[in-house]
Amino acid sequence: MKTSRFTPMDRPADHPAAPVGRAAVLITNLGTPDAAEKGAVKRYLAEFLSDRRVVEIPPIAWQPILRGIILNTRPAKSAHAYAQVWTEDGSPLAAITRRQAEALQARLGESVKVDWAMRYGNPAIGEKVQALKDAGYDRILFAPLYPQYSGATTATAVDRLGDALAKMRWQPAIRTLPPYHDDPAYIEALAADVRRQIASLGWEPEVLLLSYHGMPERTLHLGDPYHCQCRKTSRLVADLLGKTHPGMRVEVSFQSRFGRAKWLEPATDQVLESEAKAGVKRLAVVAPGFSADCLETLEELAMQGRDQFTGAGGEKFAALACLNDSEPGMDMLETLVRRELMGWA
Ligand SMILES: C=CC1=C(C)c2cc3[nH]c(cc4nc(cc5[nH]c(cc1n2)c(C)c5CCC(=O)O)C(CCC(=O)O)=C4C)c(C)c3C=C
Ligand SMILES: [Fe+2]
Ligand SMILES: [Fe+2]
Repeated sequence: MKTSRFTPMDRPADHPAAPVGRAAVLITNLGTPDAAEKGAVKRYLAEFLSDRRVVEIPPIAWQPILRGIILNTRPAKSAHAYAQVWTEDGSPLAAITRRQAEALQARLGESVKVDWAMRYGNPAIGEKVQALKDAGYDRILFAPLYPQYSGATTATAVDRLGDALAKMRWQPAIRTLPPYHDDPAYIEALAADVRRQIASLGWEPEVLLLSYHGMPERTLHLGDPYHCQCRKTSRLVADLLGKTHPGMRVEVSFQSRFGRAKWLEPATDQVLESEAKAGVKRLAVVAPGFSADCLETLEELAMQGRDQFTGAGGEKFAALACLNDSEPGMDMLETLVRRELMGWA
């Protein structure tokens, strides 16, 4: 274990059981239902879509729509989609996040504890932060695994951490992992993993589509950096891939539109269709903004995306895997995390 700055002698006499100082890493992702069935999906969506960072409509106007319409219609449809990607280990997002935590723990060794949590659903951020504190970890590196910052991703995860800290008299010290959309470790991991996956396809894509989760366009005008960070990631990845795949055109799109407002464009489904209609026969799609495969990549991109592309005349389609717990993905995560932990060395 890492040697502590605190020794038993430093403990106040009235805190005989006060813990010894140690560092932990808590990786987090969005969250997912506990089961691929209507009730569990409804509970998850109620929490997720009540977050004012996600739906920026005043609750007095939004909650009647959410409770009266969306939570009565969407859970059944979404549960059906989840059932198509569910695994023996449960939801892919949770299973992969757990594997990332285990792989990171193996790489960092005993000196640092690694755990994982979710912003919505289980395991909850508050529970994990409290458990780490109770176990004596007094420095926590909080790492939301979103390469691109947005209010609806990184900020709301940090808000949740703040809620947990607000309940503590004696708080752990905190660092948060900054967004890493242009970090060479991330860009190089993406390029390496895309090259490896393309090499195993047996065919060369004419177009590589980089599909990011969408956001209401209004958030861009309000100053959310998400859109610009997605664009920058894309430019940097395209520059690297251009060196080895000069004939492959790289395009960008935004998926998973929700609600009636205008979302970031172009929309992934429309690009898949228009590329096929314009005569592109071979296309691969990858989702650089997702650190782990999930409903949005496995069902929406890999299944619906294939139908959209081939239905419009495309012939060969591949949805590439996210970085997940692959070697390039874990090399990147280890680099990002070690850099932050250095501040506590
Ligand atoms: C990676 C970044 C994400 C952003 C940005 C984001 C914004 C965002 N999402 C919704 C609504 C839904 N998203 C849903 C699933 C979902 N979203 C992300 C990530 C981002 N969302 C992930 C990783 C997932 C998959 C979760 C899983 O369990 O696998 C869903 C639920 C599924 C469904 O019913 O379609 C909704 C709803 C909004 C409104 C939003 C913008 C602010
Ligand atoms: Fe989402
Ligand atoms: Fe932008």
